[in-house]
Amino acid sequence: MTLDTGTVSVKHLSVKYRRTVAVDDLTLSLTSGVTGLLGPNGAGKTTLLRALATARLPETGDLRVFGLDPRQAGPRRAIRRRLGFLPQSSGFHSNFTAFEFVDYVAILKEMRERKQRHDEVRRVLEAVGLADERNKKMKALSGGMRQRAGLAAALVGDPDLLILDEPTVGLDPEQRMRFRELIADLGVGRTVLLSTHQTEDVAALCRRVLVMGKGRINFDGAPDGLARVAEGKVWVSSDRDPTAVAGWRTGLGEYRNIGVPPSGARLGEPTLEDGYLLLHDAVPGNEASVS
Ligand SMILES: Nc1ncnc2c1ncn2[C@@H]1O[C@H](COP(=O)(O)OP(=O)(O)OP(=O)(O)O)[C@@H](O)[C@H]1O
Repeated sequence: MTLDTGTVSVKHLSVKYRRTVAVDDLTLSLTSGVTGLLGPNGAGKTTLLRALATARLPETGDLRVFGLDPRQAGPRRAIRRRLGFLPQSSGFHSNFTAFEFVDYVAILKEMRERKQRHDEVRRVLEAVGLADERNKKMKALSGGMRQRAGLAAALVGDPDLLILDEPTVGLDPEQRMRFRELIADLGVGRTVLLSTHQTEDVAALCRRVLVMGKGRINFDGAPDGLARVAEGKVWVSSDRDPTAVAGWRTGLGEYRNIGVPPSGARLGEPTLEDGYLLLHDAVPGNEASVS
């Protein structure tokens, strides 16, 4: 089934931890393809992802996944069968082998028939390139391999919706590249929501990017639209410019500044990261950037 319209629909969703409002009156819909979710620490990304993954039920507002309401037990089970979730830190039994770990998740997904389940476990381990490591204990795997085992677990049952919370954190560039390839393939015909601090991952993978801050969505659009937020606000100088919101010396020995450029400044090409940084640094005159 192709899910091009509204795999996830969120209306006025709020999630609180005592007095902390982690998700604040958020409205959003997700369709197929890879959507990136950026935001500073504490913005509410993990809380939103956990709500979408039905790990935390919404208290205020409405959430529909595949048109179903996760607050009801029957529909919640139906959602979970078609959902893959890679949490920020997947709790796993370190004495489990990679195979046992993924098999355990398959059991939780109610795949009861053993032979069929084991075939599925082998399929997903192969998909993430862990077939040869399947009998190694989780504690003996490298961080990158463990992340891949987590992704394999999320892929059990070929879910229509994949929710990935910082899947590339701690990976070396080569591993990140492999993860990117995998996620790009997974985004074809599926809805993938990818939370990350890596703006390069978003630029490489996503056709849509959401930027979250203080429980709200501050930007929702194409990655190049986020880069355009910094249009005319990046400049190059030979010395550090004290008026810049941020500025750093590049490998070429020049300073790259972002903020409000002085008149006559030599403007530079903005990147998605520049747009993201400006969105959060409340540069005067930057209000137009908020969608
Ligand atoms: N279990 C919890 N109990 C109380 N407060 C929490 C809990 N989990 C998160 N919070 C608070 O909710 C807010 C949002 O946190 P959340 O983990 O969703 O942000 P995040 O964007 O995922 O951050 P990070 O990028 O650091 O992972 C923060 O203020 C955080 O302190």
